[in-house]
Amino acid sequence: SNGWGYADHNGPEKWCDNFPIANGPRQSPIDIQTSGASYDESLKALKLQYDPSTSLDILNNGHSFQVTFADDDDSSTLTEGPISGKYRLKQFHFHWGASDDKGSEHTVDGKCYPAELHLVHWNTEYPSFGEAASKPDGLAVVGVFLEIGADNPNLQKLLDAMDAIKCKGTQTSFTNFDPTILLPESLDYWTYLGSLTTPPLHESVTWIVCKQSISVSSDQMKKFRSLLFTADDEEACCMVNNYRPPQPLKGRYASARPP
Ligand SMILES: CCN[C@H]1CN(CCOC)S(=O)(=O)c2sc(S(N)(=O)=O)cc21
Ligand SMILES: [Zn+2]
Repeated sequence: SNGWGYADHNGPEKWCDNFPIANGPRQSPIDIQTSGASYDESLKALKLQYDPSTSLDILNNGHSFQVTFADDDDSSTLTEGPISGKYRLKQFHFHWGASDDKGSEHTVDGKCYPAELHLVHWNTEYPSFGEAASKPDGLAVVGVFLEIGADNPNLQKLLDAMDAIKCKGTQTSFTNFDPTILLPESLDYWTYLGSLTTPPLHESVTWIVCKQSISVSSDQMKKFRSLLFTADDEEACCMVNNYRPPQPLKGRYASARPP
């Protein structure tokens, strides 16, 4: 069928056919080898300032579900951390597995998590998100691992909205949501230069992966897996395993702020 996905016929091993950058020098995700990570004195603490009034809607785009934000001013921004300048929040989305033993994109010393949250920001040095998305310093994505534990009440609004976006191409209003509640208490992070983890796989992302995870219960993960990759007029296919596996480091390593 047309278009990329996560099945055998159109999944990560096939993306290079239409997106040759898939075999490029700074592809994501990667396995973060904590022993190889280096301390970088120049790294600052992350500064995330989000305004809940910028959240607009929640969408099933056939690859994941995402919450999209108004980005016509500097209301919701990422500054400091490993980046220079100011980046605006555009959207956040998740990747997850068919079972609790897989689902994250980044891994830590080979450990997978059941899911991974990505908060996507674009460099206001460029006139628009679309312009920034393909520039080497165009995007900054904050990644947060989800770990199986207690029910996470901060996910509840997202889970409740899923009934309205079951099929590809459906969306519903999702206002007054503050993504800050999805962040772990510590914003210590690893950082490295990488790419989008889905086509078009632009090598435009400064990755900022939080060391601390947030919790999600097994029951809550089942709700993620009730979404569909498919539209309502297609044969239903559960939205699971929408993750790209770790890519070759090609001489890269992650950095972290000294303790
Ligand atoms: C399903 C399509 N996903 C991508 C859509 N966009 C890129 C193209 O836009 C012009 S994007 O910048 O919103 C991102 S960030 C992102 S990840 N997993 O690396 O955080 C994937 C995508
Ligand atoms: Zn992602």
